[in-house]
This record gives sequence, structure tokens and C-alpha cells, in this order.
Amino acid sequence: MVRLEQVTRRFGAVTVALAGIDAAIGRGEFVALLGPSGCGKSTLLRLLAGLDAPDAGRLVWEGGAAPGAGEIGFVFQDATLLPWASAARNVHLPLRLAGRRFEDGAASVRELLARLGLAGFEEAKPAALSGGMRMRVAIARALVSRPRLLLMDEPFAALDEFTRNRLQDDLLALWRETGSTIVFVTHSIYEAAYLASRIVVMTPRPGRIAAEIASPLAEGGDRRTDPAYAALVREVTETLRAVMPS
Ligand SMILES: Nc1ncnc2c1ncn2[C@@H]1O[C@H](COP(=O)(O)OP(=O)(O)OP(=O)(O)O)[C@@H](O)[C@H]1O
Repeated sequence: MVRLEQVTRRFGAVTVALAGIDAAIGRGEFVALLGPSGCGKSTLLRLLAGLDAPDAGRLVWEGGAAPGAGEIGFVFQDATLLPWASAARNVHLPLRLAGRRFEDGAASVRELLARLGLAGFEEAKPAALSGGMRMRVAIARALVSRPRLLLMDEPFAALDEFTRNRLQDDLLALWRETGSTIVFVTHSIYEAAYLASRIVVMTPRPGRIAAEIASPLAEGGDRRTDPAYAALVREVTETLRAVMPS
């Protein structure tokens, strides 16, 4: 879908957020960007979203053009919902920004909310929803325009472990159903190993890709208790230990 060629992004005189990144993201992949704070994960996501531009190097998109605003879904760590609007209106927002009336998109909004376990909560305001439910609304909002590319910046970091596990399962199921391309930023080795088809390990100062690990986990089955998952967690842990500057 996109290739990054020698992508560099600096902030001020000293901060090299990304230093000569070469990478590719294939259509239908679930890529986890894993690394400690400050290694440039969010910066890389913002470049993919077209919210920022490299100082040097380039992004080469399949078909020659970067996806338009409606073709990218973005989910942040905070659900960032409009507090005065219902769950349904929040999910509809990208369609409204594209000039579509609420009535025209209502069916797909309702369907997505149901798919994410929120049937019956269409009219609820964000304050009446739990953190996990608010994140589900944010994910539905990111999916409503059927984006080619879903970018997620630590979307589950603020959730409790039970909610996080359930949302991870839902996200995996959605990815398998839709075949969409996902780039997912995380600090968590466990989360990266559980979700991704490929883990891109980044190191800070300057931000670089230090290693890439393809997931050997099979589709289906219970990954959490799969010995291959435990082995992958160990491999990623050892890789991080080997590449991280002391
Ligand atoms: N707009 C900005 N202005 C100045 N410096 C920035 C800006 N955005 C990022 N940086 C710097 O670039 C580096 C990489 O930041 P980035 O947010 O991409 O890292 P990250 O890996 O996503 O970190 P975290 O996991 O803490 O979110 C950091 O040193 C950060 O301070």
C-alpha cells in the first residue's frame, strides 16, 4: 500500500524523531509499531495520515496518490468524542464532514455500533458510557467511511486489562472480516504480539526501525493460551533487549 523511502523528520535543531526510515506496509497487513516513548511512533503515524510531512525522503503510495481524508481512519489514545452528541452522531461525524445527511448514513452507523457491541446505546451521550464503550464509539467512527487504512495510536492504553483484552479480540475479528490495513502504535510487547501480523520494533534518539518480526501465529484458536504466542512474546522481548540503547 505504501513504501517509506529514507523518511526523516526533525523537530528543532536536536530532535531527530525519525532518521532515514525505510519500510513498507502491504495491503491487508496488521502492522504494530512497537517501541519506548519518544522513538517516533506517533510521528510515523502522522506522516502516514498526511497530518505531517517528512523533512527528507518520501512516501510512495500504491496507485500514485496518498489516500484522501475519507480513506483513512484514525483512532487516538483518548476517544475524543463530541461530548454533546450521541454515540450515533459521533460515529456519523466523518460522513457529515463529507457532506452526508445523518438520515442517509443512519443504517451503517447503527450496524457498526451493533457490530462493536453497542446496540441500544445509539442515543447515549459519551458521559453515560464507560471508557471501553467510548473507545468502541471511536473505532466505529474511524470505520464508518470504510477507510483503506486504519491508523491507531495506543487506542487501548487507557483501558483496564479486561476491557483491553475484549477490544483486542474485537479488533482482530474486525480486521479478519474486513481485510483492512491497520497500523497500530503500542508500548506493549504483549499487545503487539497478540494483534499484529508483523511487528516493527523502533528505537529512540534518533527514531529508527531496529527490527521487524513476522508473526507466526495461526489464524483462529485462542492466541492467549497458545504456546506460540508465549514464544513470540519472548522473541520480541529478547529483540527489544538486544536493540535498545542502554
Ligand atoms: N510537534 C513536535 N514538536 C517538537 N517535537 C516533537 C513534536 N512531535 C514529536 N516531537 C519529538 O519527536 C520525538 C518522537 O515523538 P513521538 O511522539 O513520535 O514518539 P512516540 O514514540 O510516539 O512517543 P510516545 O510513545 O511517548 O507517544 C520525541 O522526542 C518528541 O519530543
